Amino acid sequence: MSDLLTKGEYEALAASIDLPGNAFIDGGFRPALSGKTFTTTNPATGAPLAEIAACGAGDVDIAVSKAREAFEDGRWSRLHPGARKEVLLRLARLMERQRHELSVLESIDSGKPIYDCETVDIPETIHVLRWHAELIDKIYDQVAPASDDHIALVLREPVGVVGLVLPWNFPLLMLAWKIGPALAAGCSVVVKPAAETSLTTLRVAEMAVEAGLPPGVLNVVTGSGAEAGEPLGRHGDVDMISFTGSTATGRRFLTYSGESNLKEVVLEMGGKNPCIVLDDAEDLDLVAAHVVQGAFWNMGENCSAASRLIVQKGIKARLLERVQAHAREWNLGDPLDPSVRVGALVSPAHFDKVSGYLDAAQGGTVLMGGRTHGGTHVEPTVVELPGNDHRLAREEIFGPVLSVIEVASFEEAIRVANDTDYGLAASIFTANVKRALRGARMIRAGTVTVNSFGEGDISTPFGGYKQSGFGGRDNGVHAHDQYTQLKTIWVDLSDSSGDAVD
Ligand SMILES: NC(=O)C1=CN([C@@H]2O[C@H](COP(=O)(O)OP(=O)(O)OC[C@H]3O[C@@H](n4cnc5c(N)ncnc54)[C@H](O)[C@@H]3O)[C@@H](O)[C@H]2O)C=CC1
Ligand code: BAL
Repeated sequence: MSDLLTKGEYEALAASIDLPGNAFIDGGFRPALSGKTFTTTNPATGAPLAEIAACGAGDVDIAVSKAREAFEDGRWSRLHPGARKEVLLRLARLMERQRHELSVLESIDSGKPIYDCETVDIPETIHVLRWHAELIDKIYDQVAPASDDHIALVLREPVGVVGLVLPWNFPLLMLAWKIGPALAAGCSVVVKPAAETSLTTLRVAEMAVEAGLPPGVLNVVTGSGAEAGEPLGRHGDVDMISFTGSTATGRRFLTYSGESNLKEVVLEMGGKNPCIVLDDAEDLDLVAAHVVQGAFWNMGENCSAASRLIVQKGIKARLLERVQAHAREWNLGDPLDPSVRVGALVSPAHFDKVSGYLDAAQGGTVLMGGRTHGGTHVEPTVVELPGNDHRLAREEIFGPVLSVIEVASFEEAIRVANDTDYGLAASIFTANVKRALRGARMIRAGTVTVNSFGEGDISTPFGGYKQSGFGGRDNGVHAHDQYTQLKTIWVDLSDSSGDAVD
Protein backbone atom coordinates (compact mmCIF):
# COMPACT_ATOMS: atom_id res chain seq x y z
CA MET A 1 0.00 0.00 0.00
CA SER A 2 2.79 2.42 0.92
CA ASP A 3 4.27 1.77 -2.49
CA LEU A 4 1.28 3.23 -4.30
CA LEU A 5 1.74 6.53 -6.14
CA THR A 6 -0.80 9.33 -6.24
CA LYS A 7 -3.41 9.68 -8.97
CA GLY A 8 -1.46 12.66 -10.36
CA GLU A 9 1.73 10.64 -10.47
CA TYR A 10 -0.03 7.79 -12.28
CA GLU A 11 -1.50 10.22 -14.79
CA ALA A 12 1.93 11.74 -15.40
CA LEU A 13 3.39 8.27 -15.88
CA ALA A 14 0.59 7.33 -18.30
CA ALA A 15 1.28 10.45 -20.34
CA SER A 16 5.02 9.79 -20.50
CA ILE A 17 5.11 6.07 -21.35
CA ASP A 18 6.35 5.17 -24.79
CA LEU A 19 3.68 2.70 -25.96
CA PRO A 20 4.63 -0.35 -28.00
CA GLY A 21 2.57 -1.21 -31.08
CA ASN A 22 4.39 -3.55 -33.43
CA ALA A 23 4.44 -7.31 -33.20
CA PHE A 24 7.48 -8.84 -31.49
CA ILE A 25 9.18 -11.52 -33.58
CA ASP A 26 12.70 -12.97 -33.40
CA GLY A 27 13.82 -10.59 -30.69
CA GLY A 28 12.57 -7.32 -32.18
CA PHE A 29 9.52 -5.26 -33.03
CA ARG A 30 8.15 -5.37 -36.56
CA PRO A 31 4.97 -4.16 -38.27
CA ALA A 32 2.43 -6.58 -39.74
CA LEU A 33 3.33 -7.74 -43.26
CA SER A 34 0.17 -6.06 -44.52
CA GLY A 35 1.12 -2.80 -42.80
CA LYS A 36 -2.35 -2.80 -41.23
CA THR A 37 -2.93 -1.61 -37.67
CA PHE A 38 -5.84 -1.24 -35.29
CA THR A 39 -6.31 1.30 -32.52
CA THR A 40 -6.22 0.24 -28.90
CA THR A 41 -8.11 2.63 -26.63
CA ASN A 42 -8.34 3.38 -22.93
CA PRO A 43 -11.77 1.93 -22.06
CA ALA A 44 -12.17 4.32 -19.12
CA THR A 45 -11.90 7.42 -21.30
CA GLY A 46 -12.35 6.20 -24.86
CA ALA A 47 -9.06 7.91 -25.75
CA PRO A 48 -6.89 6.20 -28.36
CA LEU A 49 -3.65 4.87 -26.90
CA ALA A 50 -1.65 3.25 -29.67
CA GLU A 51 -1.76 1.69 -33.11
CA ILE A 52 -1.21 -2.06 -32.85
CA ALA A 53 0.00 -4.30 -35.69
CA ALA A 54 -2.91 -6.26 -37.16
CA CYS A 55 -1.08 -9.53 -37.76
CA GLY A 56 -2.39 -12.19 -40.12
CA ALA A 57 -1.47 -15.67 -41.30
CA GLY A 58 1.81 -14.49 -42.89
CA ASP A 59 3.01 -12.93 -39.64
CA VAL A 60 2.02 -16.04 -37.72
CA ASP A 61 4.03 -18.13 -40.21
CA ILE A 62 7.15 -16.04 -39.61
CA ALA A 63 6.73 -16.10 -35.84
CA VAL A 64 6.24 -19.87 -35.81
CA SER A 65 9.24 -20.48 -38.08
CA LYS A 66 11.46 -18.29 -35.86
CA ALA A 67 10.19 -20.12 -32.78
CA ARG A 68 10.89 -23.46 -34.49
CA GLU A 69 14.41 -22.39 -35.48
CA ALA A 70 15.11 -21.34 -31.89
CA PHE A 71 13.69 -24.58 -30.53
CA GLU A 72 15.60 -26.86 -32.88
CA ASP A 73 19.02 -25.23 -32.51
CA GLY A 74 18.72 -25.55 -28.75
CA ARG A 75 19.59 -21.94 -27.86
CA TRP A 76 16.97 -22.16 -25.10
CA SER A 77 15.56 -25.69 -25.18
CA ARG A 78 18.96 -27.27 -24.50
CA LEU A 79 20.41 -24.54 -22.32
CA HIS A 80 21.37 -25.76 -18.84
CA PRO A 81 18.28 -25.50 -16.61
CA GLY A 82 20.23 -23.31 -14.18
CA ALA A 83 21.00 -20.85 -17.00
CA ARG A 84 17.34 -20.73 -18.03
CA LYS A 85 16.46 -20.06 -14.43
CA GLU A 86 18.84 -17.09 -14.25
CA VAL A 87 17.30 -15.47 -17.35
CA LEU A 88 13.76 -15.74 -15.98
CA LEU A 89 14.86 -14.40 -12.61
CA ARG A 90 16.50 -11.43 -14.36
CA LEU A 91 13.23 -10.82 -16.19
CA ALA A 92 11.37 -10.86 -12.87
CA ARG A 93 13.83 -8.32 -11.46
CA LEU A 94 13.44 -6.03 -14.47
CA MET A 95 9.67 -6.21 -14.12
CA GLU A 96 9.89 -5.41 -10.45
CA ARG A 97 11.95 -2.32 -11.24
CA GLN A 98 9.33 -1.22 -13.76
CA ARG A 99 6.29 -2.29 -11.77
CA HIS A 100 4.68 1.15 -11.72
CA GLU A 101 5.03 1.50 -15.47
CA LEU A 102 3.62 -1.99 -16.06
CA SER A 103 0.75 -1.28 -13.67
CA VAL A 104 -0.16 1.91 -15.48
CA LEU A 105 0.05 0.23 -18.90
CA GLU A 106 -2.20 -2.59 -17.70
CA SER A 107 -4.68 -0.18 -16.16
CA ILE A 108 -5.03 2.20 -19.12
CA ASP A 109 -5.27 -0.66 -21.62
CA SER A 110 -7.81 -2.78 -19.73
CA GLY A 111 -9.74 -0.43 -17.42
CA LYS A 112 -8.54 -2.28 -14.30
CA PRO A 113 -8.15 -0.23 -11.12
CA ILE A 114 -4.53 0.78 -10.61
CA TYR A 115 -4.92 -0.47 -7.05
CA ASP A 116 -5.48 -4.02 -8.35
CA CYS A 117 -2.64 -3.74 -10.85
CA GLU A 118 -0.20 -2.58 -8.17
CA THR A 119 -1.29 -4.97 -5.43
CA VAL A 120 -2.30 -8.10 -7.34
CA ASP A 121 -1.71 -8.29 -11.09
CA ILE A 122 1.88 -7.11 -11.33
CA PRO A 123 3.27 -8.57 -8.05
CA GLU A 124 1.53 -11.89 -8.76
CA THR A 125 2.89 -11.94 -12.31
CA ILE A 126 6.42 -11.46 -11.00
CA HIS A 127 5.88 -14.06 -8.28
CA VAL A 128 4.61 -16.60 -10.82
CA LEU A 129 7.63 -16.10 -13.08
CA ARG A 130 9.99 -16.46 -10.12
CA TRP A 131 8.21 -19.58 -8.89
CA HIS A 132 8.53 -21.37 -12.23
CA ALA A 133 12.09 -20.13 -12.68
CA GLU A 134 13.05 -21.56 -9.31
CA LEU A 135 11.43 -24.87 -10.22
CA ILE A 136 13.49 -25.36 -13.40
CA ASP A 137 16.54 -26.86 -11.74
CA LYS A 138 14.62 -28.76 -9.09
CA ILE A 139 12.47 -31.13 -11.15
CA TYR A 140 14.00 -34.56 -11.58
CA ASP A 141 13.23 -37.10 -14.26
CA GLN A 142 12.48 -40.69 -13.25
CA VAL A 143 13.94 -44.15 -13.39
CA ALA A 144 11.23 -46.78 -13.69
CA PRO A 145 11.41 -50.14 -11.92
CA ALA A 146 12.98 -52.68 -14.31
CA SER A 147 14.88 -55.94 -14.23
CA ASP A 148 18.57 -56.04 -13.41
CA ASP A 149 19.24 -56.31 -17.16
CA HIS A 150 17.61 -53.03 -17.97
CA ILE A 151 17.51 -49.37 -17.05
CA ALA A 152 14.29 -47.58 -17.86
CA LEU A 153 14.52 -43.80 -17.97
CA VAL A 154 11.45 -41.61 -18.08
CA LEU A 155 12.42 -38.16 -19.30
CA ARG A 156 10.42 -34.97 -19.61
CA GLU A 157 11.14 -33.14 -22.85
CA PRO A 158 9.80 -29.73 -23.88
CA VAL A 159 6.83 -30.14 -26.19
CA GLY A 160 8.31 -27.77 -28.80
CA VAL A 161 6.68 -24.67 -30.30
CA VAL A 162 3.62 -23.63 -28.34
CA GLY A 163 0.93 -21.09 -29.09
CA LEU A 164 -0.32 -19.17 -26.05
CA VAL A 165 -3.67 -17.49 -26.62
CA LEU A 166 -4.54 -14.94 -23.94
CA PRO A 167 -7.70 -13.28 -22.64
CA TRP A 168 -8.07 -9.58 -21.81
CA ASN A 169 -9.17 -9.85 -18.19
CA PHE A 170 -5.74 -10.57 -16.63
CA PRO A 171 -3.41 -9.85 -19.54
CA LEU A 172 -0.06 -9.99 -17.73
CA LEU A 173 -0.99 -12.56 -15.13
CA MET A 174 -2.29 -14.99 -17.77
CA LEU A 175 0.87 -14.35 -19.78
CA ALA A 176 2.89 -15.38 -16.72
CA TRP A 177 0.69 -18.42 -16.00
CA LYS A 178 1.63 -19.63 -19.48
CA ILE A 179 5.13 -18.38 -20.29
CA GLY A 180 6.34 -19.24 -16.76
CA PRO A 181 6.05 -23.02 -17.16
CA ALA A 182 6.42 -23.02 -20.99
CA LEU A 183 9.77 -21.21 -20.95
CA ALA A 184 10.88 -23.06 -17.85
CA ALA A 185 10.27 -26.32 -19.70
CA GLY A 186 12.40 -25.13 -22.63
CA CYS A 187 9.65 -24.49 -25.17
CA SER A 188 9.62 -21.66 -27.69
CA VAL A 189 6.40 -19.68 -27.69
CA VAL A 190 4.20 -17.57 -29.95
CA VAL A 191 1.87 -15.47 -27.82
CA LYS A 192 -1.43 -14.10 -29.16
CA PRO A 193 -2.69 -11.50 -26.66
CA ALA A 194 -6.32 -10.41 -26.78
CA ALA A 195 -6.75 -7.54 -29.25
CA GLU A 196 -8.10 -5.34 -26.44
CA THR A 197 -4.94 -5.68 -24.31
CA SER A 198 -1.67 -6.13 -26.18
CA LEU A 199 0.47 -3.47 -24.52
CA THR A 200 1.91 -5.20 -21.45
CA THR A 201 2.60 -8.44 -23.33
CA LEU A 202 4.62 -6.50 -25.90
CA ARG A 203 6.51 -4.65 -23.18
CA VAL A 204 7.37 -7.87 -21.32
CA ALA A 205 8.56 -9.54 -24.55
CA GLU A 206 11.00 -6.68 -25.01
CA MET A 207 12.12 -6.94 -21.38
CA ALA A 208 12.64 -10.70 -21.74
CA VAL A 209 15.21 -10.15 -24.47
CA GLU A 210 16.87 -7.49 -22.31
CA ALA A 211 17.02 -10.12 -19.56
CA GLY A 212 18.89 -12.47 -21.88
CA LEU A 213 16.16 -14.59 -23.47
CA PRO A 214 17.50 -15.57 -26.90
CA PRO A 215 15.69 -14.10 -29.93
CA GLY A 216 12.94 -16.27 -31.37
CA VAL A 217 12.07 -17.96 -28.08
CA LEU A 218 9.28 -15.52 -27.14
CA ASN A 219 7.31 -14.03 -30.03
CA VAL A 220 4.12 -11.98 -29.92
CA VAL A 221 1.62 -11.75 -32.77
CA THR A 222 -0.97 -9.07 -32.12
CA GLY A 223 -4.35 -8.85 -33.78
CA SER A 224 -7.83 -10.27 -33.85
CA GLY A 225 -8.87 -13.80 -33.06
CA ALA A 226 -9.98 -14.43 -36.62
CA GLU A 227 -6.89 -12.97 -38.31
CA ALA A 228 -4.11 -13.99 -35.91
CA GLY A 229 -5.61 -16.52 -33.46
CA GLU A 230 -7.08 -18.89 -36.01
CA PRO A 231 -3.90 -19.23 -38.15
CA LEU A 232 -1.99 -19.98 -34.96
CA GLY A 233 -4.56 -22.59 -33.94
CA ARG A 234 -4.45 -24.18 -37.39
CA HIS A 235 -0.69 -23.97 -37.90
CA GLY A 236 0.90 -27.28 -38.88
CA ASP A 237 4.17 -26.54 -37.08
CA VAL A 238 2.70 -25.58 -33.70
CA ASP A 239 2.94 -28.51 -31.30
CA MET A 240 0.55 -27.31 -28.65
CA ILE A 241 -1.92 -24.54 -27.83
CA SER A 242 -2.66 -23.28 -24.35
CA PHE A 243 -5.75 -21.09 -24.38
CA THR A 244 -7.60 -19.03 -21.80
CA GLY A 245 -10.88 -17.41 -22.78
CA SER A 246 -14.49 -18.16 -23.58
CA THR A 247 -15.85 -21.66 -23.94
CA ALA A 248 -17.10 -20.83 -27.47
CA THR A 249 -13.61 -19.91 -28.68
CA GLY A 250 -12.04 -22.80 -26.77
CA ARG A 251 -14.19 -25.20 -28.78
CA ARG A 252 -12.85 -23.69 -31.98
CA PHE A 253 -9.29 -24.57 -30.97
CA LEU A 254 -10.28 -28.22 -30.75
CA THR A 255 -11.64 -27.97 -34.29
CA TYR A 256 -8.49 -26.22 -35.50
CA SER A 257 -6.40 -28.99 -34.01
CA GLY A 258 -8.58 -31.76 -35.44
CA GLU A 259 -8.48 -30.17 -38.88
CA SER A 260 -4.71 -29.56 -38.86
CA ASN A 261 -1.90 -31.45 -37.15
CA LEU A 262 -3.67 -32.77 -34.02
CA LYS A 263 -1.64 -30.41 -31.84
CA GLU A 264 -2.27 -30.77 -28.12
CA VAL A 265 -4.84 -28.31 -26.80
CA VAL A 266 -5.24 -27.13 -23.22
CA LEU A 267 -8.28 -24.96 -22.54
CA GLU A 268 -9.07 -22.82 -19.50
CA MET A 269 -12.51 -21.37 -20.08
CA GLY A 270 -15.50 -19.76 -18.47
CA GLY A 271 -17.40 -20.33 -15.26
CA LYS A 272 -20.68 -19.71 -13.47
CA ASN A 273 -19.20 -20.32 -10.10
CA PRO A 274 -21.36 -21.08 -7.06
CA CYS A 275 -20.73 -19.63 -3.64
CA ILE A 276 -22.71 -21.59 -1.06
CA VAL A 277 -23.49 -20.07 2.34
CA LEU A 278 -25.18 -22.42 4.80
CA ASP A 279 -27.23 -21.41 7.85
CA ASP A 280 -24.42 -22.26 10.26
CA ALA A 281 -21.77 -20.07 8.59
CA GLU A 282 -19.85 -18.04 11.18
CA ASP A 283 -18.65 -14.44 11.11
CA LEU A 284 -21.11 -13.14 8.54
CA ASP A 285 -19.14 -9.95 8.05
CA LEU A 286 -16.15 -11.92 6.86
CA VAL A 287 -18.37 -14.15 4.71
CA ALA A 288 -19.91 -11.05 3.12
CA ALA A 289 -16.46 -9.57 2.44
CA HIS A 290 -15.49 -12.79 0.62
CA VAL A 291 -18.76 -12.87 -1.32
CA VAL A 292 -18.26 -9.28 -2.47
CA GLN A 293 -14.62 -9.85 -3.38
CA GLY A 294 -15.61 -12.99 -5.28
CA ALA A 295 -18.32 -11.25 -7.26
CA PHE A 296 -16.91 -7.78 -7.90
CA TRP A 297 -13.13 -8.11 -7.95
CA ASN A 298 -11.84 -7.11 -11.39
CA MET A 299 -15.38 -5.85 -12.18
CA GLY A 300 -16.51 -9.48 -12.25
CA GLU A 301 -14.36 -9.96 -15.37
CA ASN A 302 -12.95 -13.13 -13.91
CA CYS A 303 -13.42 -16.73 -14.97
CA SER A 304 -13.56 -17.78 -11.32
CA ALA A 305 -15.91 -14.95 -10.23
CA ALA A 306 -18.34 -16.17 -7.59
CA SER A 307 -21.33 -15.06 -9.64
CA ARG A 308 -24.02 -17.27 -8.02
CA LEU A 309 -24.64 -16.81 -4.30
CA ILE A 310 -26.54 -19.91 -3.18
CA VAL A 311 -27.73 -19.10 0.31
CA GLN A 312 -29.73 -21.08 2.84
CA LYS A 313 -33.05 -19.50 3.79
CA GLY A 314 -32.36 -19.01 7.50
CA ILE A 315 -29.32 -16.80 6.98
CA LYS A 316 -30.28 -15.06 3.75
CA ALA A 317 -31.65 -11.75 5.07
CA ARG A 318 -28.77 -11.16 7.49
CA LEU A 319 -26.16 -12.08 4.90
CA LEU A 320 -27.64 -9.94 2.13
CA GLU A 321 -27.70 -6.93 4.42
CA ARG A 322 -23.97 -7.33 5.06
CA VAL A 323 -23.18 -8.12 1.41
CA GLN A 324 -24.79 -4.82 0.41
CA ALA A 325 -22.94 -2.93 3.13
CA HIS A 326 -19.61 -4.31 1.90
CA ALA A 327 -20.49 -3.79 -1.76
CA ARG A 328 -21.23 -0.12 -1.06
CA GLU A 329 -17.55 0.28 -0.12
CA TRP A 330 -16.55 -0.76 -3.65
CA ASN A 331 -16.45 2.67 -5.22
CA LEU A 332 -16.61 3.11 -8.93
CA GLY A 333 -14.46 5.62 -10.76
CA ASP A 334 -11.31 6.53 -12.63
CA PRO A 335 -9.07 3.43 -12.70
CA LEU A 336 -5.95 5.57 -12.22
CA ASP A 337 -7.27 6.80 -8.85
CA PRO A 338 -5.70 4.43 -6.30
CA SER A 339 -8.76 4.65 -4.03
CA VAL A 340 -11.05 3.21 -6.75
CA ARG A 341 -12.05 -0.46 -6.50
CA VAL A 342 -14.33 -0.75 -9.57
CA GLY A 343 -12.81 0.42 -12.82
CA ALA A 344 -14.08 0.33 -16.40
CA LEU A 345 -15.17 -2.76 -18.30
CA VAL A 346 -12.69 -3.69 -20.99
CA SER A 347 -14.55 -2.28 -24.00
CA PRO A 348 -17.79 -0.65 -25.13
CA ALA A 349 -18.73 -3.98 -26.79
CA HIS A 350 -18.33 -5.84 -23.52
CA PHE A 351 -20.19 -3.06 -21.68
CA ASP A 352 -23.11 -3.59 -24.08
CA LYS A 353 -23.09 -7.30 -23.33
CA VAL A 354 -23.11 -6.74 -19.55
CA SER A 355 -25.75 -3.99 -19.83
CA GLY A 356 -27.91 -6.48 -21.73
CA TYR A 357 -27.85 -8.75 -18.68
CA LEU A 358 -28.97 -5.85 -16.48
CA ASP A 359 -31.94 -5.45 -18.83
CA ALA A 360 -32.56 -9.18 -18.57
CA ALA A 361 -32.89 -9.01 -14.76
CA GLN A 362 -36.72 -8.90 -14.97
CA GLY A 363 -38.29 -11.66 -13.02
CA GLY A 364 -35.64 -11.09 -10.38
CA THR A 365 -35.36 -8.38 -7.73
CA VAL A 366 -32.52 -5.91 -8.07
CA LEU A 367 -31.34 -5.38 -4.48
CA MET A 368 -28.62 -2.89 -5.32
CA GLY A 369 -26.84 -1.36 -8.30
CA GLY A 370 -28.20 -2.10 -11.74
CA ARG A 371 -27.11 1.23 -13.20
CA THR A 372 -24.41 2.10 -15.69
CA HIS A 373 -22.21 5.19 -15.91
CA GLY A 374 -20.57 6.58 -19.03
CA GLY A 375 -19.79 4.08 -21.74
CA THR A 376 -17.96 1.39 -19.76
CA HIS A 377 -18.77 1.57 -16.02
CA VAL A 378 -21.29 -0.75 -14.35
CA GLU A 379 -22.27 -0.52 -10.68
CA PRO A 380 -21.80 -3.58 -8.49
CA THR A 381 -25.21 -5.20 -8.82
CA VAL A 382 -27.00 -7.76 -6.64
CA VAL A 383 -30.08 -9.48 -8.07
CA GLU A 384 -32.20 -12.01 -6.25
CA LEU A 385 -33.54 -14.61 -8.69
CA PRO A 386 -36.57 -16.89 -8.46
CA GLY A 387 -34.35 -19.88 -9.20
CA ASN A 388 -31.32 -21.28 -10.95
CA ASP A 389 -33.09 -21.50 -14.32
CA HIS A 390 -33.05 -17.74 -14.78
CA ARG A 391 -30.75 -16.58 -17.58
CA LEU A 392 -28.63 -14.57 -15.13
CA ALA A 393 -27.88 -17.75 -13.21
CA ARG A 394 -26.96 -19.81 -16.27
CA GLU A 395 -24.84 -17.59 -18.52
CA GLU A 396 -21.39 -16.18 -17.83
CA ILE A 397 -21.92 -12.42 -17.57
CA PHE A 398 -18.30 -11.44 -16.91
CA GLY A 399 -19.44 -8.25 -15.21
CA PRO A 400 -20.13 -7.06 -11.64
CA VAL A 401 -23.46 -8.86 -11.31
CA LEU A 402 -24.14 -11.20 -8.38
CA SER A 403 -27.15 -13.52 -8.68
CA VAL A 404 -28.70 -14.69 -5.42
CA ILE A 405 -30.57 -18.00 -5.20
CA GLU A 406 -32.28 -19.15 -2.00
CA VAL A 407 -32.14 -22.84 -1.04
CA ALA A 408 -33.67 -24.82 1.81
CA SER A 409 -30.94 -27.33 2.61
CA PHE A 410 -27.34 -28.46 2.17
CA GLU A 411 -28.47 -31.08 -0.35
CA GLU A 412 -30.37 -28.52 -2.42
CA ALA A 413 -27.38 -26.16 -2.29
CA ILE A 414 -25.09 -28.82 -3.77
CA ARG A 415 -27.66 -29.75 -6.42
CA VAL A 416 -28.05 -26.12 -7.51
CA ALA A 417 -24.28 -25.56 -7.41
CA ASN A 418 -23.79 -28.46 -9.83
CA ASP A 419 -26.71 -27.45 -12.05
CA THR A 420 -24.51 -25.67 -14.60
CA ASP A 421 -22.54 -26.51 -17.73
CA TYR A 422 -19.44 -25.09 -16.08
CA GLY A 423 -17.15 -26.41 -13.35
CA LEU A 424 -14.28 -24.04 -12.74
CA ALA A 425 -14.47 -22.89 -9.12
CA ALA A 426 -16.77 -22.90 -6.10
CA SER A 427 -16.86 -21.81 -2.47
CA ILE A 428 -18.67 -23.18 0.55
CA PHE A 429 -19.15 -21.37 3.86
CA THR A 430 -20.16 -23.42 6.91
CA ALA A 431 -18.92 -24.07 10.43
CA ASN A 432 -19.58 -27.80 9.99
CA VAL A 433 -16.30 -29.41 8.90
CA LYS A 434 -17.93 -32.59 7.66
CA ARG A 435 -20.39 -30.67 5.49
CA ALA A 436 -17.62 -28.43 4.21
CA LEU A 437 -15.48 -31.34 3.09
CA ARG A 438 -18.39 -33.46 1.90
CA GLY A 439 -19.66 -30.49 -0.09
CA ALA A 440 -16.21 -29.76 -1.51
CA ARG A 441 -16.04 -33.35 -2.76
CA MET A 442 -19.55 -33.31 -4.20
CA ILE A 443 -19.16 -30.07 -6.14
CA ARG A 444 -17.92 -30.72 -9.65
CA ALA A 445 -15.34 -27.94 -9.98
CA GLY A 446 -11.57 -27.73 -10.34
CA THR A 447 -11.07 -25.54 -7.27
CA VAL A 448 -13.32 -25.45 -4.19
CA THR A 449 -12.50 -23.02 -1.40
CA VAL A 450 -13.85 -23.50 2.12
CA ASN A 451 -14.83 -20.47 4.22
CA SER A 452 -13.10 -18.17 1.74
CA PHE A 453 -13.14 -17.05 -1.88
CA GLY A 454 -10.02 -17.63 -3.95
CA GLU A 455 -8.17 -19.60 -6.57
CA GLY A 456 -5.59 -21.29 -4.36
CA ASP A 457 -2.12 -19.98 -5.17
CA ILE A 458 0.73 -20.56 -7.58
CA SER A 459 1.48 -23.95 -6.03
CA THR A 460 -2.03 -25.36 -6.67
CA PRO A 461 -3.33 -26.48 -10.08
CA PHE A 462 -6.05 -24.32 -11.60
CA GLY A 463 -8.51 -25.45 -14.26
CA GLY A 464 -12.00 -26.65 -14.81
CA TYR A 465 -14.34 -29.59 -14.90
CA LYS A 466 -17.07 -29.91 -17.54
CA GLN A 467 -17.15 -27.03 -20.07
CA SER A 468 -14.72 -24.92 -18.03
CA GLY A 469 -11.59 -26.81 -18.87
CA PHE A 470 -9.90 -29.37 -21.03
CA GLY A 471 -6.56 -31.07 -21.28
CA GLY A 472 -4.51 -29.79 -18.37
CA ARG A 473 -4.03 -27.30 -15.60
CA ASP A 474 -2.35 -23.93 -15.11
CA ASN A 475 -0.24 -23.29 -12.01
CA GLY A 476 1.66 -25.59 -9.74
CA VAL A 477 4.14 -28.24 -10.80
CA HIS A 478 1.20 -29.68 -12.75
CA ALA A 479 1.38 -26.78 -15.24
CA HIS A 480 4.66 -28.21 -16.50
CA ASP A 481 2.81 -31.32 -17.71
CA GLN A 482 1.23 -29.21 -20.48
CA TYR A 483 4.55 -28.07 -21.84
CA THR A 484 6.50 -31.30 -21.59
CA GLN A 485 6.08 -34.75 -23.01
CA LEU A 486 7.32 -37.97 -21.56
CA LYS A 487 9.96 -40.02 -23.30
CA THR A 488 10.92 -43.52 -22.27
CA ILE A 489 14.50 -44.60 -22.88
CA TRP A 490 14.78 -48.34 -22.40
CA VAL A 491 18.38 -49.53 -22.02
CA ASP A 492 19.24 -53.20 -22.43
CA LEU A 493 22.24 -54.08 -20.26
CA SER A 494 22.44 -57.76 -21.15
CA ASP A 495 25.06 -59.16 -23.56
CA SER A 496 23.94 -60.80 -26.81
CA SER A 497 23.74 -64.26 -25.18
CA GLY A 498 21.27 -62.82 -22.72
CA ASP A 499 23.75 -62.98 -19.82
CA ALA A 500 24.45 -59.86 -17.85
CA VAL A 501 27.63 -58.05 -18.98
CA ASP A 502 30.39 -58.13 -16.35
N1 LIG B 1 -10.76 -16.43 -18.64
C1 LIG B 1 -11.96 -16.52 -19.10
O1 LIG B 1 -12.65 -17.38 -18.72
C2 LIG B 1 -12.44 -15.53 -20.08
C3 LIG B 1 -13.75 -15.59 -20.52
N2 LIG B 1 -14.19 -14.69 -21.41
C4 LIG B 1 -15.61 -14.80 -21.79
O2 LIG B 1 -15.71 -14.67 -23.18
C5 LIG B 1 -16.60 -13.63 -23.49
C6 LIG B 1 -16.16 -13.02 -24.78
O3 LIG B 1 -14.88 -12.42 -24.65
P1 LIG B 1 -13.86 -12.53 -25.85
O4 LIG B 1 -12.83 -11.51 -25.74
O5 LIG B 1 -14.62 -12.53 -27.11
O6 LIG B 1 -13.19 -13.95 -25.52
P2 LIG B 1 -12.52 -14.96 -26.50
O7 LIG B 1 -12.52 -16.29 -25.88
O8 LIG B 1 -13.15 -14.86 -27.84
O9 LIG B 1 -11.01 -14.44 -26.61
C7 LIG B 1 -9.91 -15.04 -25.96
C8 LIG B 1 -8.73 -15.09 -26.94
O10 LIG B 1 -9.08 -15.88 -28.07
C9 LIG B 1 -8.88 -15.14 -29.27
N3 LIG B 1 -9.87 -15.51 -30.24
C10 LIG B 1 -11.14 -15.01 -30.34
N4 LIG B 1 -11.78 -15.59 -31.39
C11 LIG B 1 -10.92 -16.46 -31.94
C12 LIG B 1 -10.98 -17.35 -33.04
N5 LIG B 1 -12.08 -17.45 -33.79
N6 LIG B 1 -9.91 -18.12 -33.31
C13 LIG B 1 -8.79 -18.02 -32.57
N7 LIG B 1 -8.65 -17.18 -31.55
C14 LIG B 1 -9.69 -16.42 -31.21
C15 LIG B 1 -9.00 -13.70 -28.82
O11 LIG B 1 -8.40 -12.82 -29.75
C16 LIG B 1 -8.32 -13.73 -27.48
O12 LIG B 1 -6.92 -13.70 -27.63
C17 LIG B 1 -16.55 -12.71 -22.28
O13 LIG B 1 -17.68 -11.93 -22.19
C18 LIG B 1 -16.45 -13.70 -21.18
O14 LIG B 1 -17.72 -14.21 -20.87
C19 LIG B 1 -13.38 -13.74 -21.93
C20 LIG B 1 -12.07 -13.63 -21.54
C21 LIG B 1 -11.52 -14.50 -20.54
N1 BAL C 1 -8.84 -15.72 -12.67
C1 BAL C 1 -7.75 -16.07 -13.50
C2 BAL C 1 -8.12 -16.77 -14.76
C3 BAL C 1 -9.05 -16.00 -15.62
O1 BAL C 1 -9.89 -15.25 -15.17
O2 BAL C 1 -8.96 -16.15 -16.82
